[in-house]
Amino acid sequence: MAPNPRVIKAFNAMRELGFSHDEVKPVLQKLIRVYDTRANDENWELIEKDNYRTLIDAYFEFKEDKEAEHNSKAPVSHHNGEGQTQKLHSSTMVNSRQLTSVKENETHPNTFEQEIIESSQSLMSNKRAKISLLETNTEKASSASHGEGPVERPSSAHIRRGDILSNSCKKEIMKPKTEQYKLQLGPSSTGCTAIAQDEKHHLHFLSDIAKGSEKVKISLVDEFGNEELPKFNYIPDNLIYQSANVNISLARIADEGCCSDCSGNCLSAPLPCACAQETGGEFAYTTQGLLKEEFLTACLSMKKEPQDHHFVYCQECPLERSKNEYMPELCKGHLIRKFIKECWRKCGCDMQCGNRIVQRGLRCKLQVFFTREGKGWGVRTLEDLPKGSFVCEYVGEILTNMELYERTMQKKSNDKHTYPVTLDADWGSEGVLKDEEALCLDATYNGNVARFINHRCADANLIDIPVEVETPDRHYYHLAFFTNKEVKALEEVTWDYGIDFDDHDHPIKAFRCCCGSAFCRDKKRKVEAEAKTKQHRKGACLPLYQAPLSSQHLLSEVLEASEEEESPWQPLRWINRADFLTDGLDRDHGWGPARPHLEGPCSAQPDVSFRARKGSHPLNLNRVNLGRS
Ligand SMILES: C[S@@+](CC[C@H](N)C(=O)[O-])C[C@H]1O[C@@H](n2cnc3c(N)ncnc32)[C@H](O)[C@@H]1O
Repeated sequence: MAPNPRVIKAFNAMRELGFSHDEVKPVLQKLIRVYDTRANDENWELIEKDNYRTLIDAYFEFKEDKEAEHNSKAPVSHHNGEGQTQKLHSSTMVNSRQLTSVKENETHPNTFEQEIIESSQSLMSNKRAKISLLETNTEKASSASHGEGPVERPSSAHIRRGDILSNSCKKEIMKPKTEQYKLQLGPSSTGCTAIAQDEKHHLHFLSDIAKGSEKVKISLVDEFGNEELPKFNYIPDNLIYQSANVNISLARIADEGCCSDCSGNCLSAPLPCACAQETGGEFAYTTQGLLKEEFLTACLSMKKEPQDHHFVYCQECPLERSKNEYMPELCKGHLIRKFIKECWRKCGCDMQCGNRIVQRGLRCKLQVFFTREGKGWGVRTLEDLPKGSFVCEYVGEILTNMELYERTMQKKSNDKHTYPVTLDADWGSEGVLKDEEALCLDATYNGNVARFINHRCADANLIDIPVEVETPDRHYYHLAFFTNKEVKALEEVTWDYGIDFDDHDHPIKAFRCCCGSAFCRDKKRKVEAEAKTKQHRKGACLPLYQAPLSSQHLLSEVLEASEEEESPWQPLRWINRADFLTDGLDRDHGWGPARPHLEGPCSAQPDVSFRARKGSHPLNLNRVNLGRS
C-alpha cells in the first residue's frame, strides 16, 4: 500500500523542525488513532493545523510521560502497596440470575427514606452523629411503608429540600435565603450529610435506581442538588453486546466440574465437594456467607504485592491488538487471579447452598450519593458490613476489547465513560486468544450500581474477585466485590481499579485521582513530576537554537548538524521548555525547539530579545541569538 502522503508530509515537517523520524513515529501513530484519520480524512487538519502544533505538543507530552514513567519506576517498592501498576483485570458472566429461577424470600427493605432514618439513628446511637436530619413526610413514602399502595416507582424526582428535611432542620432553613449552610454527620464520604441549601437548589433523590430489578432498593441522593442525574440503563445482570463469544451450556460442564451428587447445602456436608477444588479443596465462604479470612488475605496480597510470577504475558496480546491491529505492542502482562467457583445448575445442592453467594445477587443496602471530593457520584453502604461480605457484582455490557476501543473512539469528548474492566484474570492459561474471546465489561450505558463505585489507591475497602458460575471457560466470569475490612454504615465503598496513571494508551483517559489515600499513586506521580519541573526551572532547561537570520540554513540542518561531534552549531543557551511552548514556534526567525536529551544548565540573561510572533505570548524569553553570525 502506498504510504499516505499526509503522513510523509508530517514527518517532513517535523524533520524540518529537528525531530527525527523515529521519535515522531509513535506520537504520530497515536494521534492517527486518536483522531481516527483512517475513517475520517478531514481529521488530519487537526494534526496539521498551526504548522503541526498538535503533533509538536503531543511529542513533548509523550517525552515528558516517558521521562516521568522512567523516574517513577525506579524508586517504587512493590511491598508497600504503592507500586501496583497492573492493568485492570476482572471478570464475569452472563445472566446467571436470569437463567436460575431464584425462589427466595425477597427481602425488599423499607423505603429509602426509612433507610436513611435508620442509618441516621444508628449513627446517633453510635454517638457518631451530631445532628440527625433526613426524614420524610411525603405521603407516598408513608403509604408505601404502610403497605397501602405500590412502592413509588423511581423517577427523576426533584424533591425540594423542604419536603425531606425534618423539623429539626426547618429552623435552620429560616436563615436568609442567600446563605448556604451545611449540617453534617461526620466527614463527607464517610458520614451522613444533610444539606439545606439556597432556595434555588433542589435535592436530587431517586428511591430506587434499580427500578425494582434487584432484591433491595438502591436509592440515589445528591445533597448538593447541582448535579445532573446520570443517564444509563440499570441492568442487574451482564448483557452480551455483540461479538463477545460467551458460550453457556450445561454440556460444557464436565461431571467432575460440578457436584451432582450433593444435596441441600454443600457447606454442611462432611467433606467439601468438587466445586471446592478451585479453592484448594476448601470452600471460599464461611457458613455465615462471608469470605474466609485466609482466602481474602491471599487475594489481597496478590493484589497488593503482585510478584513477577503472578503475571503472564501473551504471545500476542488482544489488548494491544485492539489498540493497534497492524503494529501491536508487546504484552504488558496480566495478573493471574484467584477464582471462586460457585455451585451451579448441574450441581445437586439447592439455591440456599452456602456456595452460591454471588449468583443470589445484591442484598446490601447501598446508596448512590454525590461525593464532595470531585469524584462525581459514589456508592455508600447504609448498613454496617462485616469483613468478607459480598457487596455487589460489577455488571455491564460484555464487549470484545476491539468493540470497547471502537466505542471509546466514537464517544464525544464530553461524554463520561465509566472505567471499563478487562476480563483478563485467566488469559495466561490460553494460547493465542481470539478477539471475540478477549472480553471486557463496560457499564457506561448499561450497568448496575457498581458503575458508581469510585477508585481508591491501595487501601480501598472492597476487593474484586473473579467468580466462576455458569461457564468453566475463563474468558467470561463474574467480578464480585467483597469487603476486605469492616465497613461502617454510611461509609463510601471503593475499590482499587488497578489503574496505571501513566498508561496514556488506555482507551479511557486516566482521571485525576482524588481518592485521598495516603498511598495515592497519582498524587505520588504528581509530586515527582512537580519536583522535576522545579528542577527544570532551577537550571536544567532545554537548549534553544537559532539559525542566524542572515543565513540560508534551514533550522533542521542546524539541528541535525548540532548532533554531530564536530558540528559548528552548538547550543549556546537553554530555555525553559514550558516557556518556549507557550510562546509557540517562531519559524520566521528560525527558532526551533530543542531535544530533551540535550538538556543542560540554564544561562543567566538573554543577550538579545526578539519580538514574539504575532498572536503569541509577549514574553522576552531567553531568546538569545544562538547563531554564530
Ligand atoms: C466507575 S465510574 C465511578 C462513578 C463516577 N464517579 C460517576 O460519577 O459516575 C469511574 C469514574 O469516576 C471518577 N472517579 C472514580 N474514582 C475517582 C477518584 N478516586 N478520583 C477522581 N475521580 C474518580 C472518574 O471520572 C472515573 O472515570
